[in-house]
Amino acid sequence: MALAGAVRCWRPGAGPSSLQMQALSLHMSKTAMGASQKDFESAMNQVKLLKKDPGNEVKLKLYALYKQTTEGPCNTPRPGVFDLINKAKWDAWNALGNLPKETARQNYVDLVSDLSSSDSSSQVKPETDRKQPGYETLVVTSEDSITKIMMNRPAKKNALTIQMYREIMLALEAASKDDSTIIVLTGNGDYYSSGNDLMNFMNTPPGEMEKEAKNGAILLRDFVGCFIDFPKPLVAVINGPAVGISVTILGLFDLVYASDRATFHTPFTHLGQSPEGCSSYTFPKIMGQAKAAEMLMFGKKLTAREACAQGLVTEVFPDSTFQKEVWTRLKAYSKLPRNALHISKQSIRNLEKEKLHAVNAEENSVLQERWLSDECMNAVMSFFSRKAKL
Ligand SMILES: CCCCC/C=C/CC(=O)SCCNC(=O)CCNC(=O)[C@H](O)C(C)(C)COP(=O)(O)OP(=O)(O)OC[C@H]1O[C@@H](n2cnc3c(N)ncnc32)[C@H](O)[C@@H]1OP(=O)(O)O
Repeated sequence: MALAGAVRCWRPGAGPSSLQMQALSLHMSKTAMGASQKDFESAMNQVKLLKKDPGNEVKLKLYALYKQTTEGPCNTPRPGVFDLINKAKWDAWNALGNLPKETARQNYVDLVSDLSSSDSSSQVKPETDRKQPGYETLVVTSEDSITKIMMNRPAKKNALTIQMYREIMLALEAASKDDSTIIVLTGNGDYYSSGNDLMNFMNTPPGEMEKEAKNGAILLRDFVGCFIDFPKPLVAVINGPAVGISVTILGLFDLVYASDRATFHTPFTHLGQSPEGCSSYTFPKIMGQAKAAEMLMFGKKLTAREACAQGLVTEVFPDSTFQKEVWTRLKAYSKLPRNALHISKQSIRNLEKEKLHAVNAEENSVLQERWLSDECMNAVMSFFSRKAKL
């Protein structure tokens, strides 16, 4: 039945305000009256083919216009207060007043035509077409209310260069203001990320080590600060092994989904360094003192299942179905009421924010010293000379 098509997927929800209905009437009075009965029937069929749910407000408009076209002005009794759905429908129809049937028919046809064109333009485009411009080291895309930030240096295992830290901060800043509900960080290729690019320590001219260490600590403070302050749900989609800072900041995410191929490695002592990303605080809280020490002090590498058992990872998926399962889950979550989700995130985080910033500052001041140590220099040199791989 046409009506069923017009209001398919109908659920109770906010009906249109009287202002919106007035605007609709105004639009309708401006519309030329040329649609035939055949155009109307074809529009009714088109509604059934829409791929994207147009939302309750539009469905109410369609319903009202359909009723006005087929039955004329509303003259049935108003449904009772508890019959929410029928009351909203009645209100929408009644708001059309004495609008002539021909005008209602024309407006129905115009509305369906607008919906059909936006429906076809909203169909899934290849990722390259949806890529946001302005990033060299990331691929940033937005779809289904999810902004995905993908580290894109697969040949170097997504090791984080200075430019990448900066671009991730920019992408997070933009995502905090866009209309997305959920933000995802993931990696391109076989690794999630091999952590800090050890070349970041190699390009310093002699005599400028202290200055560079200070600049590095400031950059790191700001980078980790962005994760502490990020206002929306943040999800890590760990597609493969993760090392160093890409692991430590996971304690600041809301969900961590991992492929069963992923591993989690924080070899700070081996590198003459110390924990960052607030992990000196979040890891003992998440997994207990003993397990945190094993990772952060002794560099124990965890499998995805071990990390899940210790609370660092939310859920592990088989690698063969990882992307499909995770994205299905995230698309469902992205339909949750956006404001409620963001408020919950902020309530949880606000309790800890001050503490996390203090931990971040302390960790960075220790690291700034560590980067100048012989232990750290030797470990970095040794990585590049391939004398000792971790
Ligand atoms: C602003 C400063 C902030 C600082 C914040 C501090 C953070 C702390 C950390 O993150 S500590 C962790 C640092 N990361 C590492 O120590 C990992 C080093 N890499 C490895 O151990 C290995 O590369 C591997 C185990 C990740 C992968 O080994 P595999 O044998 O599979 O692959 P390759 O070693 O051949 O790697 C392919 C190319 O990628 C380069 N590369 C990988 N990771 C890094 C890295 N972290 N830094 C620099 N370069 C990296 C590697 O050199 C190869 O390059 P090539 O093809 O040119 O040889």
